[in-house]
Amino acid sequence: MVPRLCKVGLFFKSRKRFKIFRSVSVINMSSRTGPEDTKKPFVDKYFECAENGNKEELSFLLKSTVNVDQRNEKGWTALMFAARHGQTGVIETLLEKGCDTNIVNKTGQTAQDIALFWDQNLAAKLIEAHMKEENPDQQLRNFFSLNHLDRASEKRKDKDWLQAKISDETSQFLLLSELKPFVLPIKDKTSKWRYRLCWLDHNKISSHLTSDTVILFLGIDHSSSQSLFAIDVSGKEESKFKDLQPEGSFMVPFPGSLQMEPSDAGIFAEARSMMDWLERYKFCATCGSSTDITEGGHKRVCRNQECKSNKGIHNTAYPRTDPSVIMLVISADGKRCLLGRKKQFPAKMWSCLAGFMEPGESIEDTVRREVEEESGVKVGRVDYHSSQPWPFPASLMLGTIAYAKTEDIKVDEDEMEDAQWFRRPEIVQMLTHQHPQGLYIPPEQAIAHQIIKSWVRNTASSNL
Ligand SMILES: NC(=O)C1=CN([C@@H]2O[C@H](COP(=O)(O)OP(=O)(O)OC[C@H]3O[C@@H](n4cnc5c(N)ncnc54)[C@H](OP(=O)(O)O)[C@@H]3O)[C@@H](O)[C@H]2O)C=CC1
Ligand SMILES: [Mg+2]
Ligand SMILES: [Mg+2]
Ligand SMILES: [Mg+2]
Ligand SMILES: [Zn+2]
Repeated sequence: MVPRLCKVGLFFKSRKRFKIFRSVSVINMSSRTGPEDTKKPFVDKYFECAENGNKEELSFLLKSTVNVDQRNEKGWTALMFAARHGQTGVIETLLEKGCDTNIVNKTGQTAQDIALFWDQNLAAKLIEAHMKEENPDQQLRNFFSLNHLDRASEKRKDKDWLQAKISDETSQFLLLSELKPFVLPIKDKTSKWRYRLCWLDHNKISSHLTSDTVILFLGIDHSSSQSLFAIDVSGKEESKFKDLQPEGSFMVPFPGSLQMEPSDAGIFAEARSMMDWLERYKFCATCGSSTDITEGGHKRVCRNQECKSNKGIHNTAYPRTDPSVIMLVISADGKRCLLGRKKQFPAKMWSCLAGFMEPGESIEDTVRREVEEESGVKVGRVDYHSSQPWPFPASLMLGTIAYAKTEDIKVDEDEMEDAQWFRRPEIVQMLTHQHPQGLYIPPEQAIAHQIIKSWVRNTASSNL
């Protein structure tokens, strides 16, 4: 029997969750269909239909050949053409087909920006209403942060409740081997995601459970009333688990997890960071004694009754989260932004500067310190943007936009290969993979991409 969660995940629950993510997603996920040139006449026709309001033919093309988010050489999508020309019927059709409203063209405008620019107010309102429906809080939700589970932090303290849930036949288990999640391929070719988590029920995994298997309670999925767990199967022969699900495989998490369906990636972020902590922090950091795992894996308790860690807030045995800042530094004239290359980056990739917070620092001060350390540039005002759990191993990225007070760059050669100011048109080329030297920024799943895209979008009509 296919585990219930797998089925439901694809067709119902994850559809809703997938849509939430789409409201923050951007550009450049290439379609997985045939070669571009053979499709060109159809694509041209598709854009023409969007412009002229030919809903019927557009729907037909979408069914047969064309990807809804197909872009032309200027980065325009069908939604943008329809927005430009106020074709509300086409806009409705495209929105129904799940088009991405947040794609930016090569001048950094979304379809909504285009509608407003050309006074297509009805079109702009339609797109805005759709975006609000998908994301009512109007909050940017970064990849790895779409974990919808109820962590039930009160319930997980109850050992009997937990034990009952572990043996419950509806509960679902995710296998992790050396922190690699057991995943299934997504076969739907129209999906931009390639993997989803493979959930197995208790009957299937019970023979793999021993008294020392680490079982981590992930939370309750209220849409299916199932409790979800992760179990550590490290050290066991990975191929044995193929018997449980022949299409399953253990996926190397980076960069594989960036191709995971976003709500599953959120659950994976919790599972990976927690399992890594449980594996690496076996002994009490205060007195060195052994510890016991409690609260479904969310706490360790020192076995030494006298240990200070057992006394209130001195507890050193809670899971670790390392806050890190990540910032797009804008020049004093507002025309350029500062990007850097760490030595480990792939060739031609540039990103925001980033760094770990130190104890006793505010977010703003960490931004100022790290920017000055890495680039020599002094920063004044710092504005918060959004956050992102980054489970490699347990960072919490705090995204900001920072405003420079100085320009001269002096690169920290220990950490960085280079840091440079870039003008907006070049950033747009890097964002849309059109840079003449092939320079590019991290993919949309990284908060760095989202911060850079926000600046490009917010400066779209400022002629920089
Ligand atoms: N999601 C995104 O878009 C991006 C995420 N990141 C993430 O941001 C985080 C921080 O960026 P990074 O530039 O590496 O940080 P830093 O600029 O602070 O420098 C990295 C150095 O800090 C030291 N370090 C490691 N862990 C900690 C810690 N917990 N507290 C304090 N210092 C530490 C290490 O030194 P030593 O080796 O000497 O121990 C490491 O080499 C990383 O986890 C990185 O993966 C970065 C860019 C983009
Ligand atoms: Mg750094
Ligand atoms: Mg640094
Ligand atoms: Mg640092
Ligand atoms: Zn102790």
